[in-house]
Amino acid sequence: MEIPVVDFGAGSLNKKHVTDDELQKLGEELKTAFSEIGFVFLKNFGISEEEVQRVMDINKKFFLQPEELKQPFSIKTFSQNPNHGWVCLQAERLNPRRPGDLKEAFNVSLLRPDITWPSSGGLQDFQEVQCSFFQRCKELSLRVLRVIAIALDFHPDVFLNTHRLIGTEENGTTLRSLFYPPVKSETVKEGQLRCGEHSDYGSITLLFQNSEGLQVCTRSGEFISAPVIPGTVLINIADLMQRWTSDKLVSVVHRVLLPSVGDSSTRQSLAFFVHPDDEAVITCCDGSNKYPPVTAGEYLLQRLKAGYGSS
Ligand SMILES: O=C(O)CCC(=O)C(=O)O
Ligand SMILES: [Fe+2]
Repeated sequence: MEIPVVDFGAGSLNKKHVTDDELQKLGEELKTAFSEIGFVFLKNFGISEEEVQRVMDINKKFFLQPEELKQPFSIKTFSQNPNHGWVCLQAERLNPRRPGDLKEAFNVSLLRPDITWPSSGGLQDFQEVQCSFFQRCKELSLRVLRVIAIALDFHPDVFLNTHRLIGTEENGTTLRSLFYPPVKSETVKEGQLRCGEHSDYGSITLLFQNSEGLQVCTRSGEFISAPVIPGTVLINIADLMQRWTSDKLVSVVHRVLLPSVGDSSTRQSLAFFVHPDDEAVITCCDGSNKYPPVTAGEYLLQRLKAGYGSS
C-alpha cells in the first residue's frame, strides 16, 4: 500500500477563484485516500519549494543557536497561549510509553505583533517568514476543507464556518517547525524515537518534510514509509475530523524513526496543525452519537496535556 499523490491543480492557490464543480473530481480522489489511508500527497497546490525552503532555513538558524538564546522563547513563557514558542529536546512524548522524543520544535500559535520574536543573530526576518507562511498554509487548508466537504456531500462551507478564526487567539491552529538533531546512538534510550506513535488532534494537518523517517500505520497494522517527494505537501486527517465525520475519514497513527546507526544527518519538517475555532462544538455529522460532543478548544487542551511529560 502506498500514499497516493493527487494533482491539486484545480484547487491551486495560484487560482484566485475556484468553482465547486472544479473541486468535485478532486473531492473523489481525496475522499478515497482519506477514508482508506488517512494521508495523501498533493502536488501543484500553489506554494513553491522556494517558499518552503525559506521557512526551513530560518528555523534551522534558530535551532542551531546555543540553548541560552532559545530559552527566552520557551513554550510556557507566553502567558497568552500555552502552546506558543520553543519546545526543547525530549520535552514531549507523543507516545507516553516511550522516552522523550528526540526533536525540538518552534510553535507559532500567536500571531500578535506585541509578543517577542527571535530577531538577533540573523533572525531579523523570523517573524515575517513564519507569519507569512502561516497565512499561506491557512489559505491552502481552507481550500482542502472545502474539497472535503464537497466530497462528503455536505454543504461546501460546513467546515469553513467553524474555521473562521485561524490565526487569532480563539483558534488553536499552529505552525510547528520541527528540528531533529543528529542522533548519537550511544546516548539513545531504549525505545526512543524521533517522534513517538500518535495521531494528530485537530481537523487536518499539512506537512512539509526534507528527509525520510516518517512512517504511517496502515489498516492491517503495519507501518509504511512516507517518502520525501519534492514539490508535494502531505496532508492527513486528524482526530477531530474523524469524530466529526463519524469515522468516514480516518485519523491514522504515525511516527518518526531514528536514522540508521552511523547516519548523523538532521531532519526538518513543517507541520501546520489545523484546528476548528475553540468554541466550535464537534458533533458527528451523520447525527449519530458515536462520539460525545466536545468543543475544539477543550479537546485541544486535554490532548496537549497528555503529550507532555518528563522522560
Ligand atoms: O516530523 C514529521 O514528519 C511528523 C511530525 C508529527 O507527526 C507531529 O509533530 O505531529
Ligand atoms: Fe503528527
